[in-house]
Amino acid sequence: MEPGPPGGGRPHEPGPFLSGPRGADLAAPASSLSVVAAVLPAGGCGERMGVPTPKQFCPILERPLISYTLQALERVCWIKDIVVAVTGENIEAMKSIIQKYQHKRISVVEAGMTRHRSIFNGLKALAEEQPNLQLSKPEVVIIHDAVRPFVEEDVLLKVVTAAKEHGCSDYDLEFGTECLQLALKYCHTKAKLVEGSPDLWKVTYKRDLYAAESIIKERISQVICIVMDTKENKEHVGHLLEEVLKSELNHVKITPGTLCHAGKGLQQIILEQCYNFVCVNVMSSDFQETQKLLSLLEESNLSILYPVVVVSVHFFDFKLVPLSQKMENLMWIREFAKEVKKRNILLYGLLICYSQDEQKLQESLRQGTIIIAALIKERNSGLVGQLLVA
Ligand SMILES: Nc1ccn([C@@H]2O[C@H](COP(=O)(O)OP(=O)(O)OP(=O)(O)O)[C@@H](O)[C@H]2O)c(=O)n1
Ligand SMILES: O=P(O)(O)OC[C@@H](O)[C@@H](O)[C@@H](O)CO
Repeated sequence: MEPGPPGGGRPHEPGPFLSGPRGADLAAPASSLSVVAAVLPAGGCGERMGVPTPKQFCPILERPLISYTLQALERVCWIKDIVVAVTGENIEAMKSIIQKYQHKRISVVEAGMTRHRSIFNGLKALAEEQPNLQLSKPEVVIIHDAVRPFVEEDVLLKVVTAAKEHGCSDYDLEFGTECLQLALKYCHTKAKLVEGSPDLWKVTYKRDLYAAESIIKERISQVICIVMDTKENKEHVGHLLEEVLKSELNHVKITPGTLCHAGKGLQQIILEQCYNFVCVNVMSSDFQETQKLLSLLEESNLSILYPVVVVSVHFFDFKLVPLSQKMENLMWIREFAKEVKKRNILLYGLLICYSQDEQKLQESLRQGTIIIAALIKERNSGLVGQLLVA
């Protein structure tokens, strides 16, 4: 059994997973709890999924599924220790995942031949003195499948509170899950079935991986930050774009940001875990503004957990500048894109025709918005570095 590495500069709170009630609301009941730990059985082979890699290690947006589940649990500050049970052959891989994604408060133990044996090994680690570890003896242990990545803090809190408060319910033990049956048969312990949410569903078959990916993509696409250079007289096109984005993208929150001091600081927006940036280069003919943004993003470590989309928008007037000339200047995007892709930043270019004709301009903006929405929703790494024309 090994402790996870201390971890460094990753953003602390993964914004998109904060959809359930938490923070102040949950802090009060949680603080009255004594020590709570979690055991994540992750020692299965995923037979029903039918792929060689055990499903908990299958990538979603290039990150292993188990990392999402760890993220969901570690952001709950009142869970003191998280013990993951993996097969002996996967212990090193598990440690690399913990290190790469900077997970905290995680310990790894060896799994058993069955799910229950894996859970038992995790519980044993929490119950016994471990020479290399400082695991606190918990009063309540949450058992959570490593392949259920979307668990919310409120459900966890309900489970823990019920575990402390309720007596044994015959109904729950009769009609509950196999874990409750075991609790009845062997432990004569208190047990209570707590209603979960539909999101708690388990990744079992291959199609579930696609569903999980879609849910994650949807969650991280909700907030878009528009970064603009605003000093020149053409600035209104940036604002027009913002207006069209707002009207075309339902349920999406637009956060305007600038790289200068005005408005909400971009660093603050990055801290708040926005994973989508539209960088409008109005006054600069090349990528100055986009480059500044990319540097900030690279420094921030924002992209450790999710691919960050940056759409570099350039306005031009077909009548004044031939498209070929404009394209030539902008071909550099390919180089930038290749470089930042290594840091999990997906950079795309978008040319919007800046027409004096208001109707044509509106049409280009609408087309541009559709492209931006598709790039953000899909996060297609095959299209990075491409210049799209609206
Ligand atoms: N010996 C085992 C078997 C399963 N599990 C874990 O228990 C959870 C729920 O089990 P299940 O969905 O059945 O996973 P698998 O056993 O991997 O899947 P399958 O039944 O399709 O082989 C998973 O996180 C799985 O890794 C475990 O820790 N140890
Ligand atoms: O029924 P399945 O084999 O898909 O699920 C296995 C476990 O995840 C499940 O039984 C526990 O969560 C309940 O105790």
